[in-house]
Amino acid sequence: MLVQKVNVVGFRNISTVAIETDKNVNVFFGENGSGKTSLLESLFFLSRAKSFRTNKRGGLINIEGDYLAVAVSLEQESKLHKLGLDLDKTGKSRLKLNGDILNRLSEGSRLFPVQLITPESFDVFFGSPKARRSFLDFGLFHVEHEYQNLWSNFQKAQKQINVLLRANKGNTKELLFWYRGLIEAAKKVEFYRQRFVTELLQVELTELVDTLSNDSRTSLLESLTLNYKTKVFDGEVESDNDILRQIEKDIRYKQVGFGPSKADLQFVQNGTDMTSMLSRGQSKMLFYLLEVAIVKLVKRVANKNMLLLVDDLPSEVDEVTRDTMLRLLMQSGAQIFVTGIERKIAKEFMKHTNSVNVFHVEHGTIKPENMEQLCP
Ligand SMILES: Nc1ncnc2c1ncn2[C@@H]1O[C@H](COP(=O)(O)OP(=O)(O)OP(=O)(O)O)[C@@H](O)[C@H]1O
Repeated sequence: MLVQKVNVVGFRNISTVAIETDKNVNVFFGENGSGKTSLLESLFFLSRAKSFRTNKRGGLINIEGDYLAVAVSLEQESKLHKLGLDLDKTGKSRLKLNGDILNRLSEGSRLFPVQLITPESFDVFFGSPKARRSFLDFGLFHVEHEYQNLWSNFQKAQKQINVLLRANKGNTKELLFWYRGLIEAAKKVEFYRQRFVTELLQVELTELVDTLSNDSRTSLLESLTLNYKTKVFDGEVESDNDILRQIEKDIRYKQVGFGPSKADLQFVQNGTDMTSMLSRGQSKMLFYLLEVAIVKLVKRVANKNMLLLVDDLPSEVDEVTRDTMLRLLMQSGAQIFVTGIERKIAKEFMKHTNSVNVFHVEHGTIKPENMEQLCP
């Protein structure tokens, strides 16, 4: 089990919520604007210290209140914890674990890994590579202890250089020094990402695809290969000339032109990038497969439980595809919080498990439903 209790105060239209949750599936249903997404957003905020809907954190605080607070009682690595995060109108935020204040807001994520699926998630295949890189980095952050440090070393070096390039400052000797550090840092990040894709994610994904029934809807996903494509530094690190050539190029474009920030995750079948061939339904299925693969491998490699937030199960997919998606969610082993307009989605999950809690969301309040209400 991951989350046992959830308490939310003053988050968007939610004034006060205190609920006990099921270890498997928790269904939150209610009409448009009732507060379903806000509940999921509050849990995402606790895990990542940011929202998935806005960069303006102040807008998360209830319009009539001065602060918000989100807390969960959760089990992770066989221990019980109480994790909470608050935010006040001045922008001050505190993350607390078992009563102690933690220095870094990102520490919540390590103990409370949360992944999110929304109707917009599927754009990850069609939008900029940044979202695909973040997807990889989320997995790496949880399975490779040293990755976060390597990644922030790389980012620091790149930021420093980009400032110099943009301002057209920095003499050659200074830039050479920074570039040497950057190339080393980039190599390490690339090594971890490459290994994560080929040795972990690919294996998990292939296993999942093999469990799908052989049918025309999923044939495009058969023999799917993940390809981590990156722009490596093209030369010898030992050679000043090679680095200087790169610097000259980067000065023209005013930014570092190689390394992990230029990388992408590609989906290849028979040597061809298949993303442009995916139908909407197929892209939804592929996204579910990737999410479930990440959940499974974080459990297998790091022995961590994850919470999957599913905002609106995909509509506009046929019955078989929707059922396959539900099956995949159950197969993930994650705890699931799912929203929908009607209570009938609870029944869809009950075909796969008896372990379902149902909550009615109305004007920012959340009340558990009992069996009689669910099956009159
Ligand atoms: N800071 C805030 N203070 C008070 N209410 C807010 C705040 N921010 C948003 N709201 C309101 O909260 C309500 C809940 O929105 P939310 O997106 O959670 O609804 P939902 O149940 O997911 O709806 P839908 O089914 O349409 O996606 C909306 O009516 C919105 O206008």
